[in-house]
Amino acid sequence: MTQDELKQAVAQAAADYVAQTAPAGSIIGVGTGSTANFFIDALAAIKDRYQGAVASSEATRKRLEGHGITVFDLNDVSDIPVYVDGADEIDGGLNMIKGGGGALTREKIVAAVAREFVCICDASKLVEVMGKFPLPVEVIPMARAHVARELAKLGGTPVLREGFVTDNGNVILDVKGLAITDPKGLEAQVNQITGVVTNGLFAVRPANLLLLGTADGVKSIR
Ligand SMILES: O=C(CO)[C@H](O)[C@H](O)COP(=O)(O)O
Repeated sequence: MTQDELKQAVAQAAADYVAQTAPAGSIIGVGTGSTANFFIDALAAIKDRYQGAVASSEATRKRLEGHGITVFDLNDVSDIPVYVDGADEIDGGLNMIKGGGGALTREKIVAAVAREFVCICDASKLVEVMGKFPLPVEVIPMARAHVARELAKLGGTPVLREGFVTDNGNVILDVKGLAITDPKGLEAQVNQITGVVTNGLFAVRPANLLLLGTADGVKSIR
């Protein structure tokens, strides 16, 4: 199976899971990225059961609307039974690095509201210790140099994502070389740096369920 076929398989499994568990008329949280895009396409087939969706990025909002799915402002929504999104890395405790697509802050906000986070990945994303994938950190532009110095003190090598501006008008520093042995501690530590909006570690709020696309089929890991 190709990587895209694995992504498509987990996206369909997630749509089946949503159909089984999310109450009719509810609002679904939707992530960002190529795997989430396959999920949006699968969600379109069952869209009439739901009121609509909350999007974690402008790209996701456009794709949902392209399928005729109503997109709600998160401020008008108090209950999201399930949020479905991909990840750049995920460990056995279902902690994740996200933000390869630069949507980490909105993803974290929608995930915070959702009752359940379902992560959909191909098998290449499951790792023992996270950190091979550089940790994305969203930063207020005027704080870029200060935050970069502080991240270097933590042992990382921050690299500005050139030519990229987030949906919130900020920049991203991708931090290489961090040994992420304490994901929850590092998530809190990086978020303490003045000028950081948030970082791509999802350990304070890890996934509840991983649907992992493997050559032997989709595996469910809780
Ligand atoms: O966090 C993300 C976007 O900000 C994505 O979920 C992550 O980058 C995985 O993307 P893909 O499914 O394309 O591999």
